[in-house]
Amino acid sequence: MPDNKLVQVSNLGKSFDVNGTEEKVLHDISLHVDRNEVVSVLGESGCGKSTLLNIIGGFEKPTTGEVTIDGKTVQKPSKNCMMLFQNYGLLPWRTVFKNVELGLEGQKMSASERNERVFKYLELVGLENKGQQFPHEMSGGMQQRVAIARALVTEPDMILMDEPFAALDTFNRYYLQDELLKIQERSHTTIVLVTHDIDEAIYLSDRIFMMSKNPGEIHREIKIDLSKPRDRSHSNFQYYRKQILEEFKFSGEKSNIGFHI
Ligand SMILES: Nc1ncnc2c1ncn2[C@@H]1O[C@H](COP(=O)(O)OP(=O)(O)OP(=O)(O)O)[C@@H](O)[C@H]1O
Repeated sequence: MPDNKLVQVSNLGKSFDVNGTEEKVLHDISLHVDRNEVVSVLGESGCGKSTLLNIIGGFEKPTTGEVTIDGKTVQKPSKNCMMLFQNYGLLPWRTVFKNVELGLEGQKMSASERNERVFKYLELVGLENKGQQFPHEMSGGMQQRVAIARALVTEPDMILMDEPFAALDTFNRYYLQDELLKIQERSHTTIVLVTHDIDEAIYLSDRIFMMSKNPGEIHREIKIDLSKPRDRSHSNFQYYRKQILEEFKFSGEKSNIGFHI
């Protein structure tokens, strides 16, 4: 049987030196991600989600353990694994079209191929008529769609997303979540998403890794056995929501500490 595994995280640990004291942020994290999967890392603010994502993406080095993608140890960022940040810095002096095109820099393709590719992904995120605008002329949701188009334009195997929709209002967030699922279905891009939004994790993910804090550890993995697109109001959806809330031992007051529930 072919190995479907794309990412393997093995016994990963990360400590930072804070004013001469070693602070352990991640402890003994092991997980894998299959090709074509959407997985979420869910945990409260400060548990180490971004650090884990940065290590998978090659932006940070682990203190112990390792990450492999396609069997190769991750040493540095790669075009095949794009990172999408919450407030992805679009270049303000470049038009939307030129910002998306930036993802293709260094790739050998003709001007017409390049234009076609950029247009395809602008269309995919619903911005085909906005190519000549500048980022500051757009809403936050639209800017994030530009960033998504820029991440997708290289057609990478995997996208890492660090709370990509956190800054958006509910309408834009739901819209982009649906768009993301459609794009993923078409492109088969593997997605690793970091979020503190429980509904977002259930809506998008095939599996959820739940992280606890101090130090950050994966304390449970939940497989979401629901077909997509999912119905947020269905009792099956609520079943997973309840499980997760119980797992994080949420009481009424604790729910104010950094989770969207
Ligand atoms: N470069 C660094 N140097 C020192 N400490 C760091 C560094 N990067 C992260 N940390 C610390 O590691 C811990 C985890 O941070 P991280 O950003 O990974 O958490 P997070 O779960 O993504 O949080 P949030 O949801 O708020 O973004 C925090 O206590 C943070 O202060």
